[in-house]
Amino acid sequence: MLKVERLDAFYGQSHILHGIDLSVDEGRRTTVLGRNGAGKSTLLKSITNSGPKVEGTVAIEGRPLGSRAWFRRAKDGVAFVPEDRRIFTHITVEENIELGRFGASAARPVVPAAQIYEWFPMLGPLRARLGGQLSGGQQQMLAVARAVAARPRLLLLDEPTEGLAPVIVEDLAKIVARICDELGITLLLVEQNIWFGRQTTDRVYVLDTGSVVFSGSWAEFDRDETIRNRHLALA
Ligand SMILES: Nc1ncnc2c1ncn2[C@@H]1O[C@H](COP(=O)(O)OP(=O)(O)OP(=O)(O)O)[C@@H](O)[C@H]1O
Repeated sequence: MLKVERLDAFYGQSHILHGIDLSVDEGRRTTVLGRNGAGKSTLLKSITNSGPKVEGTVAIEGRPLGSRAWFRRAKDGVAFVPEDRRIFTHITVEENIELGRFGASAARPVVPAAQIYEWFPMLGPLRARLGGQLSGGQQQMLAVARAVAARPRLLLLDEPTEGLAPVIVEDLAKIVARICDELGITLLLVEQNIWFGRQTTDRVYVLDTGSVVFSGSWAEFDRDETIRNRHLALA
Protein backbone atom coordinates (compact mmCIF):
# COMPACT_ATOMS: atom_id res chain seq x y z
CA MET A 1 0.00 0.00 0.00
CA LEU A 2 2.67 2.51 1.10
CA LYS A 3 6.17 2.07 -0.24
CA VAL A 4 9.02 4.42 0.55
CA GLU A 5 12.25 3.74 -1.32
CA ARG A 6 15.71 5.26 -0.94
CA LEU A 7 14.25 8.34 0.68
CA ASP A 8 16.64 11.16 1.56
CA ALA A 9 15.40 14.38 3.13
CA PHE A 10 17.10 17.73 3.57
CA TYR A 11 16.43 20.98 5.38
CA GLY A 12 18.68 23.42 3.51
CA GLN A 13 22.19 21.98 3.83
CA SER A 14 21.20 19.58 6.63
CA HIS A 15 20.86 16.01 5.44
CA ILE A 16 18.26 14.52 7.84
CA LEU A 17 17.05 11.19 6.37
CA HIS A 18 19.40 8.72 4.73
CA GLY A 19 18.14 6.13 2.26
CA ILE A 20 14.96 5.15 4.08
CA ASP A 21 13.20 2.03 2.81
CA LEU A 22 9.86 1.36 4.44
CA SER A 23 6.67 -0.34 3.40
CA VAL A 24 3.27 -0.90 4.94
CA ASP A 25 0.97 -3.49 3.41
CA GLU A 26 -2.69 -2.76 2.81
CA GLY A 27 -4.68 -2.77 6.04
CA ARG A 28 -1.54 -3.29 8.19
CA ARG A 29 -0.39 -0.95 10.95
CA THR A 30 3.17 0.12 11.66
CA THR A 31 4.93 2.24 14.27
CA VAL A 32 8.12 4.20 13.71
CA LEU A 33 10.02 4.66 16.98
CA GLY A 34 13.02 6.90 17.58
CA ARG A 35 14.55 9.27 20.06
CA ASN A 36 14.00 13.02 19.87
CA GLY A 37 15.51 14.32 16.67
CA ALA A 38 15.81 10.87 15.05
CA GLY A 39 13.86 12.11 12.04
CA LYS A 40 10.37 10.70 12.69
CA SER A 41 8.45 13.89 11.92
CA THR A 42 10.70 14.56 8.94
CA LEU A 43 9.73 11.12 7.59
CA LEU A 44 6.00 11.92 7.73
CA LYS A 45 6.59 15.39 6.31
CA SER A 46 8.57 13.80 3.49
CA ILE A 47 5.79 11.32 2.75
CA THR A 48 3.27 14.16 2.69
CA ASN A 49 5.52 16.64 0.90
CA SER A 50 5.01 19.20 3.64
CA GLY A 51 8.45 20.58 4.47
CA PRO A 52 11.80 19.04 3.63
CA LYS A 53 13.34 18.68 0.20
CA VAL A 54 13.05 15.03 -0.71
CA GLU A 55 14.84 12.57 -2.98
CA GLY A 56 13.66 9.00 -3.58
CA THR A 57 10.15 7.71 -4.08
CA VAL A 58 6.96 7.54 -2.07
CA ALA A 59 4.26 5.46 -3.72
CA ILE A 60 0.78 4.36 -2.80
CA GLU A 61 -0.35 1.18 -4.54
CA GLY A 62 2.54 1.60 -6.95
CA ARG A 63 1.58 5.17 -7.87
CA PRO A 64 4.28 7.70 -6.97
CA LEU A 65 2.75 10.58 -5.06
CA GLY A 66 4.85 13.17 -6.86
CA SER A 67 4.94 16.75 -5.65
CA ARG A 68 1.27 17.44 -4.90
CA ALA A 69 0.65 19.42 -1.72
CA TRP A 70 -0.30 17.27 1.27
CA PHE A 71 -3.84 18.54 1.67
CA ARG A 72 -4.56 17.57 -1.96
CA ARG A 73 -3.49 14.04 -1.10
CA ALA A 74 -6.69 13.76 0.91
CA LYS A 75 -8.31 13.08 -2.46
CA ASP A 76 -5.96 10.09 -2.84
CA GLY A 77 -7.20 8.76 0.50
CA VAL A 78 -4.20 9.94 2.53
CA ALA A 79 -4.90 11.65 5.87
CA PHE A 80 -2.20 13.23 8.00
CA VAL A 81 -2.39 14.40 11.62
CA PRO A 82 0.74 16.49 12.16
CA GLU A 83 2.38 16.91 15.55
CA ASP A 84 0.80 20.34 16.12
CA ARG A 85 -2.69 19.01 15.24
CA ARG A 86 -3.69 22.10 13.20
CA ILE A 87 -7.11 22.46 14.76
CA PHE A 88 -8.97 25.50 13.43
CA THR A 89 -9.43 27.45 16.64
CA HIS A 90 -12.17 29.90 15.54
CA ILE A 91 -14.66 27.38 14.21
CA THR A 92 -16.57 24.70 16.09
CA VAL A 93 -15.76 21.05 16.65
CA GLU A 94 -18.52 20.14 14.18
CA GLU A 95 -17.12 22.51 11.55
CA ASN A 96 -13.59 21.16 12.02
CA ILE A 97 -14.92 17.66 11.33
CA GLU A 98 -16.85 18.97 8.32
CA LEU A 99 -13.60 20.28 6.81
CA GLY A 100 -12.18 16.77 7.06
CA ARG A 101 -14.81 15.60 4.57
CA PHE A 102 -12.98 17.50 1.81
CA GLY A 103 -11.13 14.34 0.77
CA ALA A 104 -14.22 12.16 0.28
CA SER A 105 -15.15 10.67 -3.09
CA ALA A 106 -17.73 8.32 -4.58
CA ALA A 107 -15.50 5.40 -3.67
CA ARG A 108 -14.88 6.76 -0.18
CA PRO A 109 -18.08 8.46 1.03
CA VAL A 110 -17.98 10.63 4.15
CA VAL A 111 -18.33 8.99 7.53
CA PRO A 112 -21.71 10.12 8.97
CA ALA A 113 -21.44 12.51 11.93
CA ALA A 114 -23.30 10.03 14.15
CA GLN A 115 -20.57 7.44 13.52
CA ILE A 116 -17.83 9.95 14.35
CA TYR A 117 -19.51 10.80 17.66
CA GLU A 118 -19.94 7.11 18.43
CA TRP A 119 -16.21 6.57 17.97
CA PHE A 120 -15.39 9.77 19.90
CA PRO A 121 -18.08 10.01 22.59
CA MET A 122 -16.27 12.88 24.30
CA LEU A 123 -16.68 15.09 21.20
CA GLY A 124 -20.49 14.85 20.98
CA PRO A 125 -21.23 17.21 23.89
CA LEU A 126 -18.54 19.58 22.59
CA ARG A 127 -19.77 19.80 19.02
CA ALA A 128 -20.74 23.49 19.24
CA ARG A 129 -17.58 24.52 21.09
CA LEU A 130 -14.79 26.41 19.31
CA GLY A 131 -11.67 24.41 18.51
CA GLY A 132 -9.56 26.88 20.49
CA GLN A 133 -11.59 26.20 23.63
CA LEU A 134 -10.69 22.51 23.81
CA SER A 135 -8.11 20.88 26.05
CA GLY A 136 -5.02 19.30 24.47
CA GLY A 137 -6.56 15.83 24.74
CA GLN A 138 -9.84 16.97 23.20
CA GLN A 139 -7.95 18.68 20.39
CA GLN A 140 -6.04 15.49 19.65
CA MET A 141 -9.28 13.50 19.53
CA LEU A 142 -10.72 16.14 17.18
CA ALA A 143 -7.63 16.03 14.96
CA VAL A 144 -8.00 12.26 14.55
CA ALA A 145 -11.79 12.54 14.08
CA ARG A 146 -11.28 15.10 11.32
CA ALA A 147 -8.62 12.93 9.69
CA VAL A 148 -10.92 9.91 9.43
CA ALA A 149 -14.05 11.83 8.34
CA ALA A 150 -13.36 11.11 4.65
CA ARG A 151 -12.68 7.40 5.22
CA PRO A 152 -8.94 7.53 4.41
CA ARG A 153 -7.10 4.47 3.18
CA LEU A 154 -3.81 5.55 4.67
CA LEU A 155 -3.59 7.41 7.99
CA LEU A 156 -0.36 9.08 9.13
CA LEU A 157 -0.20 10.06 12.81
CA ASP A 158 2.68 12.13 14.21
CA GLU A 159 3.16 11.52 17.96
CA PRO A 160 -0.53 11.66 18.84
CA THR A 161 0.14 10.92 22.53
CA GLU A 162 2.50 13.85 23.09
CA GLY A 163 1.45 15.84 26.14
CA LEU A 164 -1.65 13.72 26.84
CA ALA A 165 -2.67 12.32 30.23
CA PRO A 166 -2.31 8.52 30.50
CA VAL A 167 -6.07 7.96 30.64
CA ILE A 168 -6.53 9.89 27.37
CA VAL A 169 -3.68 7.90 25.79
CA GLU A 170 -5.52 4.68 26.69
CA ASP A 171 -8.78 5.97 25.21
CA LEU A 172 -7.05 7.15 22.05
CA ALA A 173 -5.33 3.78 21.56
CA LYS A 174 -8.67 1.95 21.71
CA ILE A 175 -10.33 4.44 19.38
CA VAL A 176 -7.53 4.41 16.79
CA ALA A 177 -7.40 0.59 16.77
CA ARG A 178 -11.18 0.35 16.43
CA ILE A 179 -11.44 2.84 13.57
CA CYS A 180 -8.56 1.22 11.68
CA ASP A 181 -10.28 -2.18 12.08
CA GLU A 182 -13.69 -0.92 11.02
CA LEU A 183 -12.52 1.11 8.03
CA GLY A 184 -9.62 -1.18 7.05
CA ILE A 185 -7.21 1.74 7.31
CA THR A 186 -3.49 1.30 6.72
CA LEU A 187 -1.72 3.14 9.56
CA LEU A 188 1.74 4.63 9.82
CA LEU A 189 2.28 5.94 13.33
CA VAL A 190 5.31 7.88 14.56
CA GLU A 191 5.68 7.66 18.33
CA GLN A 192 7.93 7.67 21.36
CA ASN A 193 5.22 5.98 23.41
CA ILE A 194 5.97 2.29 22.92
CA TRP A 195 2.85 1.20 24.79
CA PHE A 196 0.64 3.13 22.36
CA GLY A 197 2.48 1.63 19.39
CA ARG A 198 1.97 -1.89 20.70
CA GLN A 199 -1.75 -1.32 21.24
CA THR A 200 -2.39 0.04 17.79
CA THR A 201 0.10 -1.61 15.40
CA ASP A 202 1.73 -4.96 14.65
CA ARG A 203 5.03 -3.93 13.09
CA VAL A 204 7.75 -1.57 14.19
CA TYR A 205 10.61 0.36 12.61
CA VAL A 206 13.31 2.13 14.61
CA LEU A 207 14.97 5.26 13.27
CA ASP A 208 18.29 6.56 14.56
CA THR A 209 19.91 9.72 13.21
CA GLY A 210 17.88 9.50 10.04
CA SER A 211 18.47 5.83 9.20
CA VAL A 212 16.35 2.71 9.72
CA VAL A 213 18.18 0.50 12.24
CA PHE A 214 15.44 -2.09 12.83
CA SER A 215 12.24 -3.38 11.31
CA GLY A 216 10.19 -6.34 12.43
CA SER A 217 7.35 -7.53 14.63
CA TRP A 218 6.96 -6.39 18.24
CA ALA A 219 8.12 -9.87 19.36
CA GLU A 220 11.35 -9.43 17.34
CA PHE A 221 11.73 -5.95 18.79
CA ASP A 222 11.44 -7.36 22.32
CA ARG A 223 14.17 -9.91 21.62
CA ASP A 224 16.63 -7.32 20.27
CA GLU A 225 18.38 -5.76 23.25
CA THR A 226 20.84 -3.79 21.11
CA ILE A 227 18.05 -1.87 19.52
CA ARG A 228 16.44 -1.03 22.82
CA ASN A 229 19.71 -0.11 24.55
CA ARG A 230 21.72 1.53 21.83
CA HIS A 231 19.13 3.12 19.59
CA LEU A 232 16.31 3.93 21.97
CA ALA A 233 18.19 4.11 25.27
CA LEU A 234 15.56 2.05 27.09
CA ALA A 235 16.49 0.17 30.22
N1 LIG B 1 12.57 22.99 9.69
C1 LIG B 1 13.75 22.48 10.03
N2 LIG B 1 14.91 23.06 9.64
C2 LIG B 1 16.11 22.53 9.95
N3 LIG B 1 16.28 21.40 10.66
C3 LIG B 1 15.18 20.78 11.10
C4 LIG B 1 13.86 21.28 10.81
N4 LIG B 1 12.95 20.44 11.38
C5 LIG B 1 13.67 19.46 12.00
N5 LIG B 1 14.99 19.67 11.82
C6 LIG B 1 16.06 18.80 12.32
O1 LIG B 1 15.89 17.52 11.74
C7 LIG B 1 16.24 16.50 12.69
C8 LIG B 1 15.08 15.53 12.81
O2 LIG B 1 13.96 16.23 13.38
P1 LIG B 1 12.52 15.57 13.50
O3 LIG B 1 11.59 16.62 14.01
O4 LIG B 1 12.19 14.85 12.26
O5 LIG B 1 12.79 14.48 14.64
P2 LIG B 1 11.77 13.63 15.49
O6 LIG B 1 12.31 12.24 15.51
O7 LIG B 1 10.39 13.83 14.99
O8 LIG B 1 11.94 14.27 16.93
P3 LIG B 1 10.85 14.63 18.05
O9 LIG B 1 10.43 13.33 18.64
O10 LIG B 1 11.66 15.48 18.99
O11 LIG B 1 9.72 15.37 17.38
C9 LIG B 1 16.61 17.21 13.99
O12 LIG B 1 18.00 17.30 14.05
C10 LIG B 1 15.99 18.58 13.82
O13 LIG B 1 16.73 19.55 14.51
